Amino acid sequence: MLTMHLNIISDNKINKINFNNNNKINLIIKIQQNQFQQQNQQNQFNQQNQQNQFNHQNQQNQFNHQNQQNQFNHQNQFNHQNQNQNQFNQQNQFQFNHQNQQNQFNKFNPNTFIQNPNLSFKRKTYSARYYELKKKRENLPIFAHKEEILQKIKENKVIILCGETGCGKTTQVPQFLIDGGYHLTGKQIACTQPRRVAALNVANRVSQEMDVVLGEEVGYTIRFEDKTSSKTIIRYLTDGMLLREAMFDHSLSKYSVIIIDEAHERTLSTDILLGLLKQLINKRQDLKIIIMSATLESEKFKQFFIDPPVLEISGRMFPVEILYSQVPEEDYFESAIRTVMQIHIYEQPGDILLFLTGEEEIEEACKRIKKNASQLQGDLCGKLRVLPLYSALPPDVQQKVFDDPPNHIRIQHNTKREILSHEKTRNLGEKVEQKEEKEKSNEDEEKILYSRKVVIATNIAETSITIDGIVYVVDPGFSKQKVYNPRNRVESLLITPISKASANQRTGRAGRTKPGKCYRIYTKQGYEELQDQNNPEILCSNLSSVVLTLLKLQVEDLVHFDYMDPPPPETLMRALESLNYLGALDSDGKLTSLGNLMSEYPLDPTLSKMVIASSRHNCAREILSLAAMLSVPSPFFCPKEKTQQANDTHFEFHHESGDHITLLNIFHEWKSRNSNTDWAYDSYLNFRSLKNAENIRKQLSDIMIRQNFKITHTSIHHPDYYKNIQKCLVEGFFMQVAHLESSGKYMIIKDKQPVEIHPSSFLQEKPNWVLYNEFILTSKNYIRTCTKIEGEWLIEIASHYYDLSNFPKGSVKRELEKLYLRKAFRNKSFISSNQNQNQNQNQFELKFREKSIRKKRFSKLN
Ligand SMILES: Nc1ncnc2c1ncn2[C@@H]1O[C@H](COP(=O)(O)OP(=O)(O)OP(=O)(O)O)[C@@H](O)[C@H]1O
Repeated sequence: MLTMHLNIISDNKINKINFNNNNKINLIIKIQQNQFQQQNQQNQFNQQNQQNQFNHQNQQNQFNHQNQQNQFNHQNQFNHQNQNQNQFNQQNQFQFNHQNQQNQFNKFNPNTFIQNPNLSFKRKTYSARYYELKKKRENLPIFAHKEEILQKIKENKVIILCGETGCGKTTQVPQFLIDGGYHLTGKQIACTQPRRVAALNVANRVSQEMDVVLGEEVGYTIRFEDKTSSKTIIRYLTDGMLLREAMFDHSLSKYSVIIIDEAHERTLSTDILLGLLKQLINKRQDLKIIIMSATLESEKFKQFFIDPPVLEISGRMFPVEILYSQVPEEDYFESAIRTVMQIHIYEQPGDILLFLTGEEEIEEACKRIKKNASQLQGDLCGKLRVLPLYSALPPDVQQKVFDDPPNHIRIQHNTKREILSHEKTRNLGEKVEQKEEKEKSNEDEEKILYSRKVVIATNIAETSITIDGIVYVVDPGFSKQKVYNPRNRVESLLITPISKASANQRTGRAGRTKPGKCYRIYTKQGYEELQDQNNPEILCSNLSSVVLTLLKLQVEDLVHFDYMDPPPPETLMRALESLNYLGALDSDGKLTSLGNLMSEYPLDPTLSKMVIASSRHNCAREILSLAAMLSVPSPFFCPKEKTQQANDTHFEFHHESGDHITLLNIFHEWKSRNSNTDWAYDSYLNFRSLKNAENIRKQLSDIMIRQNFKITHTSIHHPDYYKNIQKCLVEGFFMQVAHLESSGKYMIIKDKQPVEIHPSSFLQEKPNWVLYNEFILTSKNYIRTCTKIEGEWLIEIASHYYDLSNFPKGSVKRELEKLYLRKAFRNKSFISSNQNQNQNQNQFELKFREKSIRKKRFSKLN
């Protein structure tokens, strides 16, 4: 058992943390005093957030009851912010004047780059679409600043670019850099995005603007998908992928310019990249860095990068009117649905984007809106296409939100088009009556019915993306945010109010291709009370993967790494401790050979440890499939109208040990059907998830083979076939195990947290020991994707973690004592000998691999 001591010597601002694992581990880290203070703040923050969540949930439950009764009777009153329009006009006026002056001084010709053959990316002929898009590009506010941007980047290693949402930063700046010749040295321009959907969407748009095939000159790289080629000069990629590239090429030598877009999001990967890039610009004289966002805390970034120039670009493409609720809404979900329906019935043409917090809320909203719309359709308004957008959806389903909107106008004769203003709006029921009355009195005139799409998204649609046709944004002001409790290692997502930066990004999804309106389902005062910026993810995440990445990047002094916001020491220590238990770090906190191998997998350390161990457990074939299945969105697909049929079909794949082998059964069945799409469809399985898993499996198996691990397997008829797989799961997940108490409830081992098995589990019984993949904190604590294991395997595989000398007292300890005794009796050996087993096992892993390398060499020689 690891113990730790934290000594604070405030005078010289040096702290010491000693990890002590029976004298084996002695890791000393110096940390600064302010980090310790920050930890306390963080703990407070976590506690507060948890508290808020429970309050919120309780309120939510109450409101759900109330609102079900009052649906459509409740009034949505919006406070028209017409002054916004005026402000916009003034601002725009100012901007245009500014632009004109700029143009005069610079004598800027937007076609310069086309005329300069050396610096241009030029084709012989361009399509009509190219010219159409070129016109649009030239009208973007950023276009007038092209020369200025190129000049500033020429003169400086780092620049910060702040410009209104939609002004053209993401799509245009990389193209400006091509015109500036930054690709001519054979290097590429990288533009990072916090989200996959944005990287893909923007790359697609820019390839159209440059009139090239996506994946050739312009491409994208997201986890497990690389759509680039040797021709690529502009690469959009997730920040996580750039970080992975840095692991293998520390100086990111293939890039001449690296753009960190949407830097305000402060994702974990962005923060680490910022620290790395700050080091890198001193090593690489030719490297340029651009930090971009519409809603950036520029002062903080300025200080971090030691005073780079900040370019501010005002003006967005089209105005967006912001409307606030006049009184605080009791239930944002109900209000959001009501607002969408009101827009559909009463507003001018244009599609709607509604932000909700997660998959469940979104699916529920889709169902409700579809139902409401079906009751209205026909005589009141046109068709409404409802589309969900959240990260667990397969990419092709996500892409549907970008499809052209449905035919917008359907004209129905004998009735008159009617649009009521918001001032007249009291409640939907009243409006419908009013409208029907007017329709009757105008029977001879024609009525125009507007069809539209409504996209219901999480905050994955908040930044970077442009969904053509979106005119109305509905923002209830909440999102799910990560919270990490290092004490019990639980990372959870809590529904919390968004920041002002997020609210402004959401507003900015309208006004991109036409003027728009943003309905904020909170008061103006509510907006003022929001915190300015998002919490940096590094302060509220499990850092195991990051620590592994940093060590692989040869950043050994994790504490003194140049973080924009240093992570809480307790979180850092927990990450080090977990990695040490997994065998990835030695007692000095250095990367072991095993850790080095683990870091090469684009997986969480628990999964990579499991994959590596699979070779020794004779189940690599199966574990590769399983790791792939655990890396994709759930394959289960349950159409609302056929839930029972779908559940029955899914049950046919179930295995009595639980969810992991059930997933494996599905994958095997899919492969035995030659990856048949119809079969997946008929089995209510998500074809895309399975296809992605296939692709991911191939990539993981390539890494395993490259690392000289044998892709072992056991015959399905062998009695140990399932046992091997279950034991191998324990290799990675031994810290994620729950025990069945005599009370009939499960308790997480060591942390003593009561949990329940998620209702979606295929486990039919209540085994004594359950290993889980995920901990979900909602109104209850759930563990999801669970498998039955034997207690003996825990002490056999992870005796270093289940070391009783440091184990908390209780029923688990008593059970484990019995198991150790039984084992000692069987082996006629002492318990203490097990304590070295973990290290022996890691040694064994490496010897196993070396043996395999030697064998290969030997066979080559022969
Ligand atoms: N897929 C698309 N379809 C239609 N127009 C698009 C598309 N992508 C971009 N545009 C147009 O290009 C403009 C600039 O988009 P871009 O993403 O470069 O802006 P941005 O300044 O990076 O915005 P944000 O800060 O929101 O990321 C948009 O306002 C829109 O007019």
